[in-house]
Amino acid sequence: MALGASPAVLDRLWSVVMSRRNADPSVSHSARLLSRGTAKIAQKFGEEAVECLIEATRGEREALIAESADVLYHLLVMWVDAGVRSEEVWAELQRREGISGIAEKASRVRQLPMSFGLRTTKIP
Ligand SMILES: N=c1c2ncn([C@@H]3O[C@H](COP(=O)(O)OP(=O)(O)OP(=O)(O)O)[C@@H](O)[C@H]3O)c2ncn1[C@@H]1O[C@H](COP(=O)(O)O)[C@@H](O)[C@H]1O
Repeated sequence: MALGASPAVLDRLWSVVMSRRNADPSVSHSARLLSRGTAKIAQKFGEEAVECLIEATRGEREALIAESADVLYHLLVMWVDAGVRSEEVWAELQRREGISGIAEKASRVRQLPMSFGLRTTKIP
């Protein structure tokens, strides 16, 4: 692993992918992917996510690291396609800091359709 590597690489990568929006698809993989549209971008993200979970379940640590990088790259392409800035996701993660996932889930409620009399109830 490169010494000094930090998550700041994600912001740099997001900026690079942003800069590729109007680049030549024959020289930039990001430009090629972005030119193929949202459905293809989402499909590629899904494929990479599945490859990642396969390596996780196989216990292949090095392959999991490589596949995780693929997932993050394709996630960033999906954000750029959707007009989402990386800092907006960091802000959402920061907002959740210190909120227990268990407590958040317990407080979650779901609105049922009209046929259920508009009751607000928690789905188990
Ligand atoms: N991190 C990545 C990265 N990870 C994976 N990939 C590419 O993603 C592609 C995945 O290959 P696949 O065969 O699965 O996908 P595909 O070629 O679309 O094939 P199909 O599914 O359509 O058949 C490969 O070409 C990988 O090289 C990446 N391409 C680029 N980056 C980063 O993005 C930056 C900008 O890249 P360009 O946009 O190519 O300049 C680079 O400097 C890197 O930092």
